[in-house]
Amino acid sequence: MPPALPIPASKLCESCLSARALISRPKTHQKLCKPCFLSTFESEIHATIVSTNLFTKGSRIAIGASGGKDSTVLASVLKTLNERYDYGVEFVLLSIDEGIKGYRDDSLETVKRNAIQYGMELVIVSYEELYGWSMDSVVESIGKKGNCTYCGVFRRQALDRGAERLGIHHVVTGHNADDIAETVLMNLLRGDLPRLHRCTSIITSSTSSPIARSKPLKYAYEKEIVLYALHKKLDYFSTECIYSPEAFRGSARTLIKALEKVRPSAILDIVRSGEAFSRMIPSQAQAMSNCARCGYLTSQKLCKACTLLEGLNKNRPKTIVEVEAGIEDEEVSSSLWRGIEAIKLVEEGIAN
Ligand SMILES: Nc1ncnc2c1ncn2[C@@H]1O[C@H](COP(=O)(O)OP(=O)(O)OP(=O)(O)O)[C@@H](O)[C@H]1O
Repeated sequence: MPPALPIPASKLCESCLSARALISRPKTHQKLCKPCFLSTFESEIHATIVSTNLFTKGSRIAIGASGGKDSTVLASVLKTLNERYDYGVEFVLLSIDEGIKGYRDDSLETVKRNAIQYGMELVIVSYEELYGWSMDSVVESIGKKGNCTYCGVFRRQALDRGAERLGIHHVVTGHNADDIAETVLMNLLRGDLPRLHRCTSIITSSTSSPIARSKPLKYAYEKEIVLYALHKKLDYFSTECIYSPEAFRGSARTLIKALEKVRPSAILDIVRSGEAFSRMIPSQAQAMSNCARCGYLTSQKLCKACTLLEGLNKNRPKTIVEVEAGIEDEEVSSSLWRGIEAIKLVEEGIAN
């Protein structure tokens, strides 16, 4: 066999300087070989975890697992880092079955396989069992408009209830830098400072929930998450939710994507700006009590889920306007549909 030709300097991985670069990092445009990309991606998430003291040795933590790319990458990376750096944490997969036929039932099959692949316990909690309503029946009753609000409120509480059932006080989710940049922009446009504060925090443990939430992928770009999933050949589900139009988030996303084209750091810049604004916002403590109907923590007589359920059960769905004025719960519902687009973009990039 003839000796391999030397790799031209311009094609070398900019990290190891020995292998051929295959990936241009969307975050920095740095050219990397596959092993250097994977280890850089993992190291950055490890740095986020360590610098924010996210995990305590000996704790059990639930991973909000939807079967989508973000939470699948999260589970895979956390397993790798837990073993590599001896975090001493036990991770459990917690899935919420919203009751959406042809979508969530299929993605839950992916999560069941992930549980075996990663050797993690899996617990599934359904809207049907908690609230007596599946999202299919909610949409049948109220139509598609505003359904994300119901789903977001129900999911937040379902994740808390699932974690409580497991005796767990910390849930991690796969929200990424793109999700957070969009939410920052939306909250700035709404002038909603408390939400701006919450969406930029890596961990939110508030009086409104007994369970802490955190986002270890907070600084990871969605395109890099897709690249990581593809190069690691992870088993994930990639179909968008059949009920999520999310027009406002879609517009924020289009704007951010346009900015990212001319300035790759734009996503991270928006997240950092949100953090800087957030530091200037005085924290507001709200008086909390237990929901008169279900006992969940709330600042009102009834919690949001029970208020929505009251409307549904009385066939008076418009009570949603009194509750949230059309604002979806961005902590839990970002952009399932967006993911598909990102996957296509990256796959096209790889094919080309
Ligand atoms: N049905 C669910 N069960 C458990 N966790 C969920 C569920 N849906 C969403 N989550 C959690 O919330 C995060 C953000 O959800 P979102 O709806 O924005 O989906 P996404 O950005 O497409 O993420 P993913 O790719 O993980 O589905 C997910 O990464 C996951 O951790």
